Amino acid sequence: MDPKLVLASSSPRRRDLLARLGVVPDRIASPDIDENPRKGEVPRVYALRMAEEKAVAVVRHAGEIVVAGDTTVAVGRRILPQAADAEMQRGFLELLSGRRHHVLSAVAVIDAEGRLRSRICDTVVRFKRLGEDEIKHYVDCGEGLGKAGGYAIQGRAEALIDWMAGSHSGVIGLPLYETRALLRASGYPLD
Ligand SMILES: Cc1cn([C@H]2C[C@H](O)[C@@H](COP(=O)(O)OP(=O)(O)OP(=O)(O)O)O2)c(=O)[nH]c1=O
Repeated sequence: MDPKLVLASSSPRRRDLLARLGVVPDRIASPDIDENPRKGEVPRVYALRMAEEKAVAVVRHAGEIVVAGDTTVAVGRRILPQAADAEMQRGFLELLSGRRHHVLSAVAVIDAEGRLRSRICDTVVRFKRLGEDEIKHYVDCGEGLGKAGGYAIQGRAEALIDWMAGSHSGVIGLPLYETRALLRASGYPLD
C-alpha cells in the first residue's frame, strides 16, 4: 500500500506548492515549535533546523511520510522574521530596497522508517530601489503580512523584483526540485 503523506505546515502556500507536484497530502498537521533563532545562528543553519524540527514535531503514524518546510529571509546574517504588522513590513522593505538578499528555503522529509532527510535551497533576490510611494502602496495592499521578510513574490512583490537567481517556488515556501527529490528518496511514489 502506498505510504500516507503528512504535510507538517499551517501554510496554505505549501499545500498549493505540493499540488504542483501532483501531490495531495493525506493529512495536514500544524507544527508547534520555538521559532526563535539561537544566539549567533546563521540563516541557513536556522532554516534547516526549523524544517527538521517541524517535521519531527508532528505525530507520525506507522507507514506515514512527513514533509515540512521553512523559508527564511536573510540580509547578511540578519534573519527577517514574518512581518507582524505594517510598521515591521515597512522597515523590512526599506532594508531590502535596492539590494540583494538571500531566501533560504529548507525542506525536511521523514520516511516511513523514521529516517530524516533534508535539503536547503538558497535563492538570491534583489528588489529595485523602492520609492516611499512604492513601499506605502505595497504595505497598504497587505499581502506581505505574515510572510517572511514582509513580501510575497507570488503576489505584487514580483513586479518590484528586478533580479533573482535560484528557485521561485523556494522563495514562496517549498523548493519543488528539492522536495520532489526528497519525496522520491523517501519512498513516496512520485513520477
Ligand atoms: C519570502 C516569502 C515568504 N512567504 C511565506 C511562506 C511561509 O508561509 C512564510 C514563511 O514562514 P515559515 O515559518 O516558513 O512558514 P509558516 O509559519 O507560514 O508555516 P509553517 O511554519 O506552519 O510551515 O512566508 C511567501 O508566501 N512568499 C514569499 O515570497
